Amino acid sequence: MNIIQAKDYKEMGQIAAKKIMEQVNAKPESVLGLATGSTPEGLYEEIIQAHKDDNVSFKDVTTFNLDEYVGLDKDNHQSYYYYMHHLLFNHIDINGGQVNLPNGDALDLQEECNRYEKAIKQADGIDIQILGIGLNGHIGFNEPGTPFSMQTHIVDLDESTRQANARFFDSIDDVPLQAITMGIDTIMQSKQIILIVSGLQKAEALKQLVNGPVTEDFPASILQKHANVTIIADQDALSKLSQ
Ligand SMILES: O=P(O)(O)OC[C@H]1O[C@](O)(CO)[C@@H](O)[C@@H]1O
Repeated sequence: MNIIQAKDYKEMGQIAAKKIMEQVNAKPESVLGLATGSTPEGLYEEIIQAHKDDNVSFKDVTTFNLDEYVGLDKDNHQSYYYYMHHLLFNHIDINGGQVNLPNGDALDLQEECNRYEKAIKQADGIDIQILGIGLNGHIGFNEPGTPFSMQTHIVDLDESTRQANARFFDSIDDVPLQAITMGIDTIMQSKQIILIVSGLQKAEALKQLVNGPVTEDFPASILQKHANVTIIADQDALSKLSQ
């Protein structure tokens, strides 16, 4: 794994954005895998800035998001659909028809998982997948214990994940119990993966990802087996890794 040290959260976003721009400039019809949560917010600000300042165009880009809560409709401000449009898509020239998120409000959720997995394959796979990491080692919403062989599926969220994400909701009771997520197998088929990590509270998880055993008990550890992973982390997040 290639590890790039950023001095802080802002620089982490800048370095990641530069890699996305290089990809889109080299291949305008790139397929990007995108993540939500607090970590990529700075990256999305940098992308919007580059779109405005450097005229980087996303009109031929296709995107697939990692996950979506079950039961939240698109207008719900806590849905990842809303997050992505609010923080990125509404500010760049991407074609709305080429933006993909799982529909957590679908009547048949299993059918929706199958449809989503198929859509990724039909797009010829993901060129660069952006990932964050949960404190318990989850990537997407693949919680500890998820078989590495899983493709897009419905997941029961860990209580610790619901608590960690409760900050975005009025109360913990409003945090959905389930989500749809790309599986580990889906993520591992991405041609390139960029994992962004920031802050002291993620230092232990990053250490386990890099130095720990590859185990389904810590889903992110599978990244050790991917041929093209770049970790962009700030000094705080890297503080528990040996040189
Ligand atoms: O960036 P955050 O908010 O710490 O979240 C970490 C991870 O958790 C998730 O938000 C899911 O809980 C992922 O999408 C994200 O990568």
